[in-house]
Amino acid sequence: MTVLVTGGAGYIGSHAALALLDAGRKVVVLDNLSQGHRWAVPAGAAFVEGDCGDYELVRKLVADHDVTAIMHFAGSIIVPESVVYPLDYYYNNTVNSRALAQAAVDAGIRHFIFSSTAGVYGEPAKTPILEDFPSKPISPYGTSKMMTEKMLADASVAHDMNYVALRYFNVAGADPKGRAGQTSRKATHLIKIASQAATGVRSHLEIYGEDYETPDGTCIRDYIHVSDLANAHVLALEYLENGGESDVMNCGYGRGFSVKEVISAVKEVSGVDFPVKLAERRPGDPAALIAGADRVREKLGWEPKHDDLEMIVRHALDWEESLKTRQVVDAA
Ligand SMILES: NC(=O)c1ccc[n+]([C@@H]2O[C@H](COP(=O)([O-])OP(=O)(O)OC[C@H]3O[C@@H](n4cnc5c(N)ncnc54)[C@H](O)[C@@H]3O)[C@@H](O)[C@H]2O)c1
Ligand SMILES: O=c1ccn([C@@H]2O[C@H](COP(=O)(O)OP(=O)(O)O[C@H]3O[C@H](CO)[C@H](O)[C@H](O)[C@H]3O)[C@@H](O)[C@H]2O)c(=O)[nH]1
Repeated sequence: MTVLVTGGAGYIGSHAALALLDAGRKVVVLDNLSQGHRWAVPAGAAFVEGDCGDYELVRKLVADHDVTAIMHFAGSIIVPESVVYPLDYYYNNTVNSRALAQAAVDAGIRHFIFSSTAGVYGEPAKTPILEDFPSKPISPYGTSKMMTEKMLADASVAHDMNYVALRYFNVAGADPKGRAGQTSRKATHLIKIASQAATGVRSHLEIYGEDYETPDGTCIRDYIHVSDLANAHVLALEYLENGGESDVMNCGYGRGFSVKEVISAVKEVSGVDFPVKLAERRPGDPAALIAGADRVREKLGWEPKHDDLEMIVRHALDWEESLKTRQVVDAA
């Protein structure tokens, strides 16, 4: 009765592995370490270095570790990079997920939880965004995730495997106990970058456009604490094990903050007035993305504990400081 966590050496997967271990589950992490770090895998989890698209490897580790469910975090995650290298993204996110799903079905795995994204909605006509809004991604990244969602939907009808695709909004923060955090070698996320600016890892931060149709002109996003998100995965697993029907669920808090509000919070919490420059809009950034987040609460009984921007920022800053002692250099 072990949970296979692909991508468990990365940011969100390492938090999910911790949440599973905290809930008394056995965990085996499969990660090719293309982005993740071996040290980020929680001590209580088994680790296999390899590719989630390696069918034979997955079959072997499922048998060796008595795996009964899969949480699939492994993937490539940078939206602008996916525009430049679309085929790489379709390979890593879609082709490898197909191989993993095939191995899961062939091995008789009954439950599958997939890391999807608000990026599947593209530029929605309105917010909050509900799960039944059309999937119209505007980047290869979003399309690569949407295709995997569709594969899982079809496979779950044909085979004895139920699934939940969790569509994350903007994931941020770090484990409150300091056991895990974001250590991307190619950080692009706002709170991570602002935390790096506040701790001196970066010289400054750029705001990508302040001429959006929002109250202060900067983009609004629904920032969700990574530990609340990890907990949603544990609840999704229980839901599937109890016979819950396959579904997609938004993961956010249902409220948003602008880029300027986030920067103010990071300056306030850190006490550092780091330099901020105005830059051009980043292509493909919708003005506002806020989750309609009732379904995950109603169906999973999810009750977030960290719905507080200052707390999210505090945990992100604490993690950034701790990385200095680990001597992990990952600034651009
Ligand atoms: N971070 C976000 O804000 C966000 C938002 C929406 C969705 N997601 C999704 O959540 C998942 C995890 O994202 P993250 O932020 O933790 O990213 P991350 O880069 O920190 O973690 C991804 C992990 O997957 C591993 N990996 C990549 N390709 C692999 C492969 N083929 N086989 C085995 N391991 C592989 C990497 O080494 C890394 O450890 C991704 O699928 C991402 O698309 C993330
Ligand atoms: O240095 C920076 C970094 C970001 N931003 C702005 O901050 C906002 C948030 O940007 P992030 O890069 O932190 O996050 P995104 O909203 O672009 O994307 C994230 O959230 C999406 C859903 O909302 C998807 O899940 C996607 O996978 C995930 O990367 C955007 O307006 C962006 O332009 C800046 O102004 N400066």
